[in-house]
Amino acid sequence: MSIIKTEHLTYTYSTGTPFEKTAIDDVNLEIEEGEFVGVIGHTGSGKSTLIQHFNGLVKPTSGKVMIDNEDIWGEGVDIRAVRFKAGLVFQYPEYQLFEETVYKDIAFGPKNMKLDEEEIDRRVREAAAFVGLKEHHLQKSPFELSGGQKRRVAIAGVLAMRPKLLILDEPTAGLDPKGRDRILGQIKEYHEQAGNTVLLVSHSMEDVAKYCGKLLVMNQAKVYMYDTVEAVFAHVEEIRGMGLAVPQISRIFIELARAGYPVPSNVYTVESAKQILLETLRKGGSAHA
Ligand SMILES: Nc1ncnc2c1ncn2[C@@H]1O[C@H](COP(=O)(O)OP(=O)(O)OP(=O)(O)O)[C@@H](O)[C@H]1O
Repeated sequence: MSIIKTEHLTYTYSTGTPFEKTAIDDVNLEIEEGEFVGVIGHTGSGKSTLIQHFNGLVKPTSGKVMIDNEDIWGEGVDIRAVRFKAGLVFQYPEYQLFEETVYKDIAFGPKNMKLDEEEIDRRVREAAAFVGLKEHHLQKSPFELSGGQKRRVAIAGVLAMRPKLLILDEPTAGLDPKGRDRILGQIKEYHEQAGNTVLLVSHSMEDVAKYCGKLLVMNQAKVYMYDTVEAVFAHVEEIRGMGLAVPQISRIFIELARAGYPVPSNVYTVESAKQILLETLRKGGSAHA
């Protein structure tokens, strides 16, 4: 069953000048429930504009957006209910944090869902613990926290609504590799635990290769490709032509496989490359023994 479907989706920013910018151009897309999708593309290709359509933050200039088989701009649809179902974590957590305490910030969504106090409290504590925030963080001002912690609060605020569709716009920008892995690991866990759909906009090909099952490639306001990581990376030259780089480790294995060496072409991380090389060497060793 599809969780996201678009039909001829087009969005044009009117810039207040005679020049208009078509950021999304006639996009027809279908994403199945339960996928973990990486959204990639060069700067300005339309990634943020596209995903902002999926929780109704942006209204199409023309075309349709269906979430969970419902035309979200159809007559009688409550767009707030769509936003509870499709939670969006903004690129800059500051845009999402405005309450005086971390607790209140995380509680904001569940409160709007009109849940009772007990349920709100349960969800706040659960979401905070899930992203690794400690009890003592809850009464702090979100603005006293570090960049990584602010991101955790922003993510917890969305998770507390338990969205079927979790959309994250570069949630790890500016974090060190350890911080990035921690946050992405938690997102992966949310996806696996609940079987929810996750859309992750990222500039890091390493991250999307490591965490996502499918990739949606945006290029000049259009969806250029939507397929498995392996199928997308097989177009290594085209990808490079779009200013995106297939991770080096994957390129080495793709080229070796193409040259006829008995290695898999779907190797995305240094750890798995290491495992494969060790296994190959071990086998080679025993063959000579
Ligand atoms: N508020 C706006 N007004 C006018 N044009 C805009 C606005 N926001 C984005 N654009 C333009 O729309 C196009 C798509 O922008 P968008 O931010 O969706 O791309 P992106 O792929 O997310 O880029 P990035 O990787 O830099 O975040 C770009 O050309 C951008 O300049």
